[in-house]
Amino acid sequence: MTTIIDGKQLAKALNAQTKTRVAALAAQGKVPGLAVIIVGTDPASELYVRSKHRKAGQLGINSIVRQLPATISQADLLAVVRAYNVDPTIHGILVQSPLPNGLDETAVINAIDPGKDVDGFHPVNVGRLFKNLPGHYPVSCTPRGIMTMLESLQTPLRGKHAVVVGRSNIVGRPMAAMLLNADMSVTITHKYGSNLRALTTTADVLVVATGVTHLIKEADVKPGAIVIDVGMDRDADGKLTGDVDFDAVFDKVHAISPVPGGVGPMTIATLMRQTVDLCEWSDELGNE
Ligand SMILES: NC(=O)C1=CN([C@@H]2O[C@H](COP(=O)(O)OP(=O)(O)OC[C@H]3O[C@@H](n4cnc5c(N)ncnc54)[C@H](OP(=O)(O)O)[C@@H]3O)[C@@H](O)[C@H]2O)C=CC1
Ligand SMILES: Nc1nc(=O)c2c([nH]1)NC[C@@H]1CN(c3ccc(C(=O)N[C@@H](CCC(=O)O)C(=O)O)cc3)C=[N+]21
Repeated sequence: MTTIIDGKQLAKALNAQTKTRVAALAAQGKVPGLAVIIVGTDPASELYVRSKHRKAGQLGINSIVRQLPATISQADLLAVVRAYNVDPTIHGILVQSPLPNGLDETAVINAIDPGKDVDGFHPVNVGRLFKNLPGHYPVSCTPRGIMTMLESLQTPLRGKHAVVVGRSNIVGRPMAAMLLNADMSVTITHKYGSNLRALTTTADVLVVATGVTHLIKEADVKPGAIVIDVGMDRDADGKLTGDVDFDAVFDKVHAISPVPGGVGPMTIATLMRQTVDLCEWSDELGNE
């Protein structure tokens, strides 16, 4: 029997824990604060930002959405980030990606205080993750949420082989680091990787984050594999689907995450969790 990894259900459970932690902080007079900066009016980005804002409100997190015009200068955008860096009511700062053309996303991320980097995109936090340093620091929410999904299966990961398809800074690279830190052997592949199937069919855990609709078919998976689909794609009818042909691989695998209802809700729940983490850590991280 194949297990469907129900991201919606797992997100609900995680959000309930986060809500309890927010209540405990409230008893100490602390309210976690999240600043979401969105530049321009990309409809998909607006949708994601709205759902983050709604979820934060439900959990008692103080979320501020700062929508800025696509014509904003780099200097003015950096000034907005720096103002949140020194705002004691804000514990997490997120700059929705992608930024409109002409703005330097790397410079904006570098300007975020690493102690408020709720997305875990700052090079200091990326470096900590890749070095597997102990201690408190934020990491990318999508792969962190995926680790929670994998843990829910209670299948030992140590010594198994993971294949990550995609090497973006948001998903593929930090995912590979987290799987490596979980003592897996990890292969990362991408657009230039030849013979994708030869790699993916050796994966005990297969994470696919490419944005290519149904890139992974039945012949691309190892029998009994755990498959995580990060893709947020549109099929020919405009319906939301993933990078994995869910119906085709379903019977062959041990467990698989659906789209929608898989990684997406866990990304948002993990963002909420990490905002509360940063609030709890703010004394030690020097943000108060
Ligand atoms: N559910 C969620 O929470 C999230 C979902 N997403 C979704 O996940 C998908 C990936 O996102 P993201 O990582 O940001 O995307 P990017 O476009 O930044 O990266 C895509 C990666 O896939 C690789 N790739 C593209 N085509 C192929 C191919 N044919 N074979 C193998 N590798 C390929 C690219 O290779 P190369 O580097 O060589 O170009 C690149 O590394 C998208 O659908 C996005 O919408 C993203 C973030 C969060
Ligand atoms: N700085 C930054 N941080 C991000 O975390 C970030 C980003 N930029 N840019 C874009 C990607 C994408 N992303 C998603 C979050 C939730 C869903 C989600 O909730 N998806 C629902 C469905 C939503 C729908 O129906 O359209 C689901 O999969 O069930 C999807 C994608 C975060 N991202």
